[in-house]
Amino acid sequence: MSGKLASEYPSWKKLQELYDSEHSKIVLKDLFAQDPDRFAKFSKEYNSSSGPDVTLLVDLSKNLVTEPVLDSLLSLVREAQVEEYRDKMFAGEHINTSEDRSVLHVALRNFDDFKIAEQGVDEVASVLNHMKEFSEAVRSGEWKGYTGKTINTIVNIGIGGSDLGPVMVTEALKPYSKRDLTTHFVSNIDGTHIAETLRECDPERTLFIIASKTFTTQETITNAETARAWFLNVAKDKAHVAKHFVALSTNTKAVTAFGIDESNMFQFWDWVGGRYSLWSAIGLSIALVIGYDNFEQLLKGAHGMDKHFKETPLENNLPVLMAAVGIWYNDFYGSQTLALLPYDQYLHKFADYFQQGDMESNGKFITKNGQRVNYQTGPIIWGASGTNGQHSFYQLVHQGTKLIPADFIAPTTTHNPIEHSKHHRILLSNFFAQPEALAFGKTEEQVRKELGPNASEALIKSKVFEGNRPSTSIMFPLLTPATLGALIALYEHKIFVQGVIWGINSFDQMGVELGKVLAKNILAQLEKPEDVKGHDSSTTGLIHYYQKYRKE
Ligand SMILES: O=P(O)(O)OC[C@H]1O[C@H](O)[C@H](O)[C@@H](O)[C@@H]1O
Repeated sequence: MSGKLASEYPSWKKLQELYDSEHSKIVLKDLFAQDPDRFAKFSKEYNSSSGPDVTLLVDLSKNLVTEPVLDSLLSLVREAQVEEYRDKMFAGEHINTSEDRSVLHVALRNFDDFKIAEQGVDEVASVLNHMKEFSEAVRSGEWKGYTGKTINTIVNIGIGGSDLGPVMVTEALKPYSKRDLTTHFVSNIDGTHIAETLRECDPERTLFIIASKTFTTQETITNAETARAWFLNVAKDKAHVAKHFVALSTNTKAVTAFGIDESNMFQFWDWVGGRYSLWSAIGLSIALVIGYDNFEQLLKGAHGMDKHFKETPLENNLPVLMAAVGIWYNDFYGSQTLALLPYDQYLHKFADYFQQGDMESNGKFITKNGQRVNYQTGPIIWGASGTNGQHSFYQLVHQGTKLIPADFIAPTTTHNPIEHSKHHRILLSNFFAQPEALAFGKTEEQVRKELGPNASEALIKSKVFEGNRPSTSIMFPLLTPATLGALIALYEHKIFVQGVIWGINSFDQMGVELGKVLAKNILAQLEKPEDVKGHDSSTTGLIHYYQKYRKE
């Protein structure tokens, strides 16, 4: 990030020229026909160089890129000084400039490898130790509720980064979970969420984890107060709260004011961004569900990817390559979205998780220098797992009018090999077929031949697949904790690279503030119609409607 707009880099201009002159010639069918080595050239295998063995195959060959395009994209990465900024991040420099903070989720999974000088980094190991002791005590039954019974249910109360990571990971790693420990995640302020959850809980056997970096988030504090009141309604004595409520936060003062003992608080630091916090104390619910050792594997898998990102030349650097390809579509092809399509039921929350990870990081129109960008920044992230999407939105991906780059993700081996992996073979045959269909389509001649001479022209046309729709395929042997860690870190660093190229601050989230402020103001006006002041006629009309028809 050189202080420039991305569009001012020479290679941006070169890319625009390449797009203008070449894009109509970038046809996957032809590129594959011309070059039998295309897969070998454009796919990369990642093998972890430290920690647990992780291997990932990232196949970029079905993307609309040629070697000259990729070269220019990598020049852009160099001109934007991505490597310098990456090193600044790892060194603990305050690259989150608007909040004057370092960005050190990599320090949470470092295990003494990189030397990082920042306050709090030397406390990471002791918090992990606290998480280990606590999770083992709960899992073994040593930790007892106020009536001496063991814990059989945990309820994580948090939202955004204090919810989505733990939800996604505990779902993804279900095969490693303690099946007799029921887990709930309550996030929404809608009272239905906490009410429905509490209906399934026994106050004598439930542990509430109040997860909030700031410990001021309205949803989380309100839900936590409701949970505490529900608990005390039965337990009566406030002293019992200590056995059933723990907090994950950076804000000791607010945690103790809430009534949670400091010894039941798991600390983290302001250099951990909410959407990058599952590796921190925010991961306590993960450690409880899959066990601390598996949680540590998750961290180590991510650390392996950190090393890859930090040490691998750009040409082979997976987060860099994925980021570069994404820039090509987003900024030159004008595509608006990126679909994340894991062919693994356990990853069914993956797209939800990276909706925050990517969109809250890179959904910004102002550069770090305060200039408005004159290009597109972060893509809209969406997706669904397995073949479900095929029966829903793939029609548009195949034959719609929009270009939708997609990442297909799948394990070679399933955790559930029913009937000698019959299901998994069917699943994977779809995983292989969809990118093939997207890339190569079906021509009019093929359709004509298939339908015979009596078919109408309209029917023939409707069955044509233009093809040339790009995708990346990512495969790995099995969704283990370490593999998942590496996969998440891969996307985190992709987001980082794109943010640096666009010149934006990927680590603040100013865009979520305005709505919060307005809601607070409106909350104070909801009682009486005459209090509703200072709004446009639409907002006023809506509030008046509410006031007319509400029951309580
Ligand atoms: O962890 P908390 O401080 O409660 O914050 C929870 C979430 O709320 C905010 O609105 C931010 O946009 C998110 O980045 C954050 O993850």
